[in-house]
Amino acid sequence: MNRSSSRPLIGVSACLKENGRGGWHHTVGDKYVQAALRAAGGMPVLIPAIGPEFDDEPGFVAAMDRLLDSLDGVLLTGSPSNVEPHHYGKESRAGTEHDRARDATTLPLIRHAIDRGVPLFAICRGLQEVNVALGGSLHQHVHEVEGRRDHRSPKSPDMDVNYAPTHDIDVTEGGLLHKLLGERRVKVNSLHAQGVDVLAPRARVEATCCDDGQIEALSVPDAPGFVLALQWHPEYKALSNPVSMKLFDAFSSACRARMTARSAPLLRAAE
Ligand SMILES: N[C@@H](CCC(=O)NCCCC(=O)O)C(=O)O
Repeated sequence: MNRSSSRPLIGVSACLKENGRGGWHHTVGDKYVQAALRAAGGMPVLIPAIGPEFDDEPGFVAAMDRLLDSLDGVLLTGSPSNVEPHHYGKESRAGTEHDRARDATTLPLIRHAIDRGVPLFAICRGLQEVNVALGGSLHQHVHEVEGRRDHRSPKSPDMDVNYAPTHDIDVTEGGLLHKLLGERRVKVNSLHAQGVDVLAPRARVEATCCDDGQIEALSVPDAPGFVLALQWHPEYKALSNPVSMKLFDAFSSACRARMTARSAPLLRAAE
């Protein structure tokens, strides 16, 4: 993969988390930053969870569009928190972890990024956000759904255990993921309690879990730019995982193409 000296700017979605002492932090797992930096060859730019700060919708939309016009790609991260179910007409159980600020940021960001052709690579919670943002819904407890396996990870202190390949996926023949991977069967890790229930109308299934048919990847065929959403975690030790690197290389190429297109007018003006 050619990694020219210039790095595309890749927005990385942050969560808003309470720090246990009454303070709040905008947080991103380092493995996502490292993946944007090393696997995608970009320059990560954290996108804070600021949606609720913008009372007026037009103000937020204008600010968000300025942000998207300055980015070459967006990486939607995973999180232990869950999309608030009122976004898809449901209610959640008491004690379910949510992140209202992240939802208020990523759900409109996804719609605008897709419509503006900004390359979008979504991971775990990120896939769930794409499906909800485009009108789909989620199972909130996949392991309680008839015929579904438990997709949650062991709660080991060893990250290699929690992110170990867990189940095979059946890659949709002829789809984007099949084109990128060149294979129909891959084993992936699994760290999620929630998952796609009703698929968003614009989305296409790119892979399902071989054990139970749970959707594991989706794309948006009518999007003008690259859009790929995965339920598993390709960012975990991505550099040593050939499957992950095929996906990050594709995302990187899409970001690099946008970077070139964005800089072309400036280069012409400088001639
Ligand atoms: N909370 C949702 C999404 C799960 C998810 O993103 N897991 C990853 C958490 C840790 C990490 O960022 O790797 C669900 O449970 O389905």
